[in-house]
Amino acid sequence: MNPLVAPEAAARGARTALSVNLNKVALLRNSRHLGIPSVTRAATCVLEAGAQGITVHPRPDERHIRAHDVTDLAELLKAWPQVEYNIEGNPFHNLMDVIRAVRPHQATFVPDSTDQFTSDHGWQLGGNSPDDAERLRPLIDECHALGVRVSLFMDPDPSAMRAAREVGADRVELYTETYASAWGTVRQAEVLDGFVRSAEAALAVGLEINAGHDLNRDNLSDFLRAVPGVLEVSIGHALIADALELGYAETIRAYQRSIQNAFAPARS
Ligand SMILES: CC(=O)[C@@H](O)[C@H](O)COP(=O)(O)O
Ligand SMILES: NCC(=O)COP(=O)(O)O
Repeated sequence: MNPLVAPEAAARGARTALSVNLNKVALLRNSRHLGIPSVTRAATCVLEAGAQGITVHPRPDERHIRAHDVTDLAELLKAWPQVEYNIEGNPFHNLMDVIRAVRPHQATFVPDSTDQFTSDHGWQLGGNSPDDAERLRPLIDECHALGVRVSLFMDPDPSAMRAAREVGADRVELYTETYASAWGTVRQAEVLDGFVRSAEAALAVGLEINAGHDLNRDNLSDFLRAVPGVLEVSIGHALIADALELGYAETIRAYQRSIQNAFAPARS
């Protein structure tokens, strides 16, 4: 039973929580100095609509989420005790200071470089970079001491799951870009099978499972139907793009009303 999934939804078979990544709302906001669209208002809207979590990935260059967004959201979420706050980033760069200050429910460690365009790979804990495991271990311990669950962003490689568990992670977030780009092609079944086997390997060593990156409303159902045990998906780019498109008609009606109001007879 996933505690983030409401009993009514669970009764209908839902097992996976939706955490909305608000990076792209901040990206648009940052292109002017007007404070719109508001990240906290976006959070309120998605939570009122039924999302079970909020995700942000504050990058060191603050191209989208800024330090004040992280604390503003933490303040807002005090009024939503059942909602999970997930903060993603590289613990060797800026993430740990954020985690110490905010103590979210979940920290997702992502091995991005400081100027990364977007996340494009998971942790390599053995092989070429054994020291990442040694450097991660005390930071994971520190998160646990702060009461913060740790999820490691991982490629869908079944053989890597044991190392993620041994370094102390509670969860893995399976990096789904390869699935998203294979979805609807002849490669879909083969790529999806790698995720199924990775999830099985993760469950077998006692890890819980999240998933994210380039998931969308077309590719999501096939993924969740096939991959066992996914407790949470974090979705940003496609979801915010959909929110824009699904909102155009209502918005145009509102603007047309404003134009009509300008030419309406004045009230006496
Ligand atoms: C780990 C991951 O996949 C997301 O956090 C994603 O990278 C969001 O970051 P951007 O919104 O900067 O692309
Ligand atoms: N962890 C993945 C995430 O938060 C959102 O990724 P995307 O949907 O913006 O690709």
